[in-house]
Amino acid sequence: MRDIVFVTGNANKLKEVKMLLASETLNLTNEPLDLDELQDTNLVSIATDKCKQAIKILGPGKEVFVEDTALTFDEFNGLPGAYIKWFVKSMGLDKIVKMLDSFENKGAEAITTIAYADSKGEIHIFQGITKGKIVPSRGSLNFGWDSIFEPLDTPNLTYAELSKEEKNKISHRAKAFEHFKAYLDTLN
Ligand SMILES: O=c1[nH]c(=O)c2ncn([C@@H]3O[C@H](COP(=O)(O)OP(=O)(O)OP(=O)(O)O)[C@@H](O)[C@H]3O)c2[nH]1
Ligand SMILES: [Mg+2]
Repeated sequence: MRDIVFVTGNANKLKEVKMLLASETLNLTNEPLDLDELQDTNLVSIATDKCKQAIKILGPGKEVFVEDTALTFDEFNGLPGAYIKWFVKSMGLDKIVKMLDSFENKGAEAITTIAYADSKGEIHIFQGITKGKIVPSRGSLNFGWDSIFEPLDTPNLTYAELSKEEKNKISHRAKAFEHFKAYLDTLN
């Protein structure tokens, strides 16, 4: 049995990760620390830095991972990226959709970057990307920007209109966790 700590203060994220990583050989626990996030468009740097902070707080020798999720607009060259959290909090979804009004290309990418520290403190990175487009909000408003992101894999349905199981088949997070799981399997 592998003990592994997921550091996040985001309850929705935790719920998805618990489903994605469910395994009889993993004992997943959560530490709801609110870690600082680097001001950067480099998603690997942000996740790596978050993971290092987590190890510092939790102490060495533990297997720890964090994830950072970004939403990038094709027309904005990597932005809002990791700053999407503050855009959602400050402006709200409708104004975020309006930011793309003058552009024909509504393309966007949802990207999850996982930084996992093994018991020696070595950091490993796993990433998942789902392409889609930004649309006027549809579906439940439970989770961040789910209702304005329509993945290319499910035309006419936003993330928020999919069941958790359906989202977990195609999501940025699911893809990142597939890579992470495959890596953990090689260790067993
Ligand atoms: O609609 C969504 N569908 C998703 O699948 C999703 N994943 C993350 N988010 C939101 O995007 C921002 C990322 O910031 P983020 O990765 O730093 O998260 P966070 O600060 O909430 O938690 P954490 O840093 O403690 O893990 C935060 O506003 C999250 O709520 C999502 N919204
Ligand atoms: Mg965060």
